[in-house]
Amino acid sequence: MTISTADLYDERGPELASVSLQFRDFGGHQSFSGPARTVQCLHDNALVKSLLGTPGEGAVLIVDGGGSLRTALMGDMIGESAVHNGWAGVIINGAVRDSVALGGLPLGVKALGTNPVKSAKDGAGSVDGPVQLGEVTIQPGDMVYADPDGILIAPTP
Ligand SMILES: O=C([O-])CC(=O)C(=O)O
Repeated sequence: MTISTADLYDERGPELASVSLQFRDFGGHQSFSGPARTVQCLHDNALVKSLLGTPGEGAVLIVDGGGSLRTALMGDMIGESAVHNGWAGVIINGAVRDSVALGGLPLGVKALGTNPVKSAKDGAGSVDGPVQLGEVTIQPGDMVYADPDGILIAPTP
């Protein structure tokens, strides 16, 4: 089923939070949805890599990279691992690299931009805490609906 966030908003607007930060689509899937998992990290993508190497069961990983574009938090290898492990998508408040290859993967990928510089691999950061995308707070388990118009979050009741 292809998500239309505009139609969803018309049906369920009051229950949904819309992320007004502007992301670009880099993945082969531009419409995707699933329950949120979260990572918070800055210039270090070891936690992103390890989480996307575990079963995603259709989840969308929200990565709070502090909005920094100084290093890429995901590239095509991590993207391929996410596909193999059944993740629906990855939304990164930060940068990706290998953007052309990411476009060939059956995965939703939204990020602010690109940078060929890789991230550290020390494991700094945290997994499955609340993260903030602009004015919207996302908790693990919240439903995420994304398409080229934006990102809607339905909090878990
Ligand atoms: O390993 C990294 O830091 C990101 C990357 O290049 C990839 O996923 O291919």
